[in-house]
Amino acid sequence: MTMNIESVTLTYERAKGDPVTAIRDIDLEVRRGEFVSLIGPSGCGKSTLLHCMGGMLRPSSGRITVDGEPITGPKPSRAAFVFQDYSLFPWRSVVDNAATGLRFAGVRKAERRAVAMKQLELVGLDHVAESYPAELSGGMQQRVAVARALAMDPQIMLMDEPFGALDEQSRRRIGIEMSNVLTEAEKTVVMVTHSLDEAIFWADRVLVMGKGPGRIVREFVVDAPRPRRLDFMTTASFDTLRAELFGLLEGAPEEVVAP
Ligand SMILES: Nc1ncnc2c1ncn2[C@@H]1O[C@H](COP(=O)(O)OP(=O)(O)OP(=O)(O)O)[C@@H](O)[C@H]1O
Repeated sequence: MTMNIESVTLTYERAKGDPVTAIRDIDLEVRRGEFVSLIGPSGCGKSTLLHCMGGMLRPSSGRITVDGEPITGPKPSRAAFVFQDYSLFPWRSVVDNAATGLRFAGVRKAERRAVAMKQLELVGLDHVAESYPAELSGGMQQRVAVARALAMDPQIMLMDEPFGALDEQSRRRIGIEMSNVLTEAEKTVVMVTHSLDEAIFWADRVLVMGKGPGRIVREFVVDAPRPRRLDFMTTASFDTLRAELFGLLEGAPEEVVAP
């Protein structure tokens, strides 16, 4: 699977006020099994780009293809989302929540439960399969959302600040666990995050977007095999990259000229 984003521009037309061009002329290729993180200042168009990749928004110009086939709308077997708010159904058990996508896809009950259970095992939550979301911590709920996305076996997973609602320690711990699960499952992932540590730790490539309107201004390769261990965060190469990203974001990325 290769996703190609070619000269994609998206302009929001507004009922009141001028149109807003959120992203302009984005070119990007995402290859099978790759983990790409997307960072940039608030409002630079990260979520917009992710929604275009998922087929939920249609580019105003340019095109997005998967293995040469244009994306014309959302398709669960192609792209699954994990958002910051867990978006679980409170009245459904954990296993039923994990099976939600399969249910909408028309998979029969016994089969979808079996698939969902397998994914819950992967994220370490099979022991709470019959519990309800309210009985779980925020971190556990977000792991259910990851299991639900994995259950669809999508070609690409699109994650928007998936652990942004968690406290720092849980976010790091669960983030590391989940990045390892996704690596073992050989998933192709694009993740938007505001955490530089997360952006580097998870990814093969970190893309930095700048504003005015949103473009990709820099790309960094994280040259370390995955899955990674926590102590990767204490290495000199991690530090150097982090400092560079920090400088770029705390400067004015909109003024950075694309190479
Ligand atoms: N539905 C919409 N209608 C009009 N403008 C929109 C809409 N959604 C987003 N925008 C505008 O498009 C730009 C990009 O928004 P987007 O949410 O993609 O940025 P972001 O980088 O994900 O931001 P954040 O990091 O704060 O979540 C912003 O200027 C925003 O105000």
